[in-house]
This record gives sequence, C-alpha cells and structure tokens, in this order.
Amino acid sequence: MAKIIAIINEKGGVGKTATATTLAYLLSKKGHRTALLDFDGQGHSSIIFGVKNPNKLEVTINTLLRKLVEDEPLPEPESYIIKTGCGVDLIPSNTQLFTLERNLCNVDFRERILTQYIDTIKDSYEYIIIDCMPQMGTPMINVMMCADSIIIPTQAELLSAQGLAELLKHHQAIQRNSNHRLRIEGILITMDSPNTILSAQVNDLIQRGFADKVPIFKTHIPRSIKVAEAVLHHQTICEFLPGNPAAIAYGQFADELLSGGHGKIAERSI
Ligand SMILES: Nc1ncnc2c1ncn2[C@@H]1O[C@H](COP(=O)(O)OP(=O)(O)OP(=O)(O)O)[C@@H](O)[C@H]1O
Repeated sequence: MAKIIAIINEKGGVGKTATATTLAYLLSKKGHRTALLDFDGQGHSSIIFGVKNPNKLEVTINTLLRKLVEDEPLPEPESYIIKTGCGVDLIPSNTQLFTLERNLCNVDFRERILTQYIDTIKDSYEYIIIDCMPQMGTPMINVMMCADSIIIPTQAELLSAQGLAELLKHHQAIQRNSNHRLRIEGILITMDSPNTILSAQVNDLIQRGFADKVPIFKTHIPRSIKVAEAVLHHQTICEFLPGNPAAIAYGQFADELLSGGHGKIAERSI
C-alpha cells in the first residue's frame, strides 16, 4: 500500500512543483512504483511530465472527483493514468480543478472525496506524491485527510517563511481531529542562495521559529536557472542535468527523506 506524501505550502512559487516532480522522478529511478498526483489547476506537474496541453485531456483528477461526488463509476486507471517516459505514473490536472472548491460546497463528507479516490489506486504503488495548489480550503483539507505525511518547501526569503506558522496550525488541527497519522516530514528550504546575507538571515529565522516544532531537512535546494530551463524540456532537473547543484541537492534530499534521518537541526549540506 502506497505512502502518500503531499508537497504543501499555501504560498505560491516556493518550489512545490519542482520538489514534487523531482522527488517522484527520483523515487521511480530508485525502483519504487511511484505515482504523481497533480493537484494544482495550473497543471504544471502534468506539463513537466510531458502533457503538452492539459486542458485537452478528457480525464483529469477533477473529472474523477466529480464522478465520485455524483456516485458514478470511475474509469479503469489504465485508461487515464499517463505512463511518463521517466517511469512515474501521472494523474493529471487542468484548469477545471479551479472549480473544485465551489463544486464541493454542498457535498456530504466533502473532506473525504480525495481519500475515496486515492483508495482506488493506493495498492498499485509504493509512493503517491501529491503536488498541491497554493491555497488552503476544502481541496487542501482533502489532501491532508488522505496524506500520510507532508513536506513543506519554503523559499529562502522572509515572506515565504512567514506563511509557515499558519500551515502548521492547519496541520495540527487536522492531525488532532481527523487524520491522526498525518505527520510532517520536514521543511525543505528551496531556491537558496548560499553565502548571501538574506539566506543566512532567513535560515536563522526558520531555525529559531520552527526547529523545536518540526523537522527541517539538512539539505537545501540551491537556486539554479537550469531548474526553470528543464521545464522547457518537460523534464525535472535530475533528468535534464544530473550534475547540476540543484539536481545533486534533490538527490541528497531524497536520500535524507528515505533514510528518515532528517532531524530538527538544519545544517548546510551544500
Ligand atoms: N531551485 C530552483 N532554482 C531556480 N528556480 C526554481 C527552483 N525551483 C523552482 N524554480 C522555478 O521557480 C518557479 C516556481 O517554482 P514551482 O513551480 O516549483 O513553485 P510552486 O510552489 O509549485 O508554484 P505554484 O504555487 O504556482 O504552484 C518556477 O518557474 C520554477 O521553474
């Protein structure tokens, strides 16, 4: 049965998609049966994994959730799960997902629709990685209800770090009241520019604010323009340029995650 790991931060542009796609890629390369659920209406994970125009797809996660709400049978997974070239199975998304919050508002047990869906594919994988949308609300509560754990990418800048406290409150409430197994794998610092004053200050802020509350990955992902360039080639940085410092750091992050050795003290590993 799959471990469900959600990549969450309600702030936009902090590296959720880069982290979700790269982690899924690395897990698959290590031989784990891995699926990536694109749970963001922007469909960026779908695009990185080779979907040219997500809005032309017939079946996306939104279609599947709508069928569950309307008590209709789901199509066979083989008919809609996209087998990507890099070995990851993709459950795609497109702009229809932006209507999910509104469509769920009068639905009974609306916080558990995604759990219902995940239950239908969970036995086929070792890992299901969820790339989340940058906002809280019913769709994100659905994610926290079905996930085993969450990773919180945070850009090394002040405004990104400030949103963390709010997210931790949501996590605590859901863990206490509904999904007791939901744990935080850790905060992952992304787009870091080591050796800058800003990076040192934000790192210090995150340490002082959170190190006694949640684990912080020792590995930081450095900023590299090549991460954005890889997207143009529909690839993650690890496939596009395995020797790039961000690719190497993502590899170290994946090892840290799998070894369970990510502690509470963040030391620079790069
Ligand atoms: N380590 C990095 N170095 C440089 N650019 C990066 C890095 N990681 C991500 N980016 C770029 O930063 C932008 C935002 O990253 P990404 O899409 O992963 O963030 P996100 O949190 O998923 O955004 P959103 O909230 O909009 O879904 C993208 O253009 C991406 O290519």
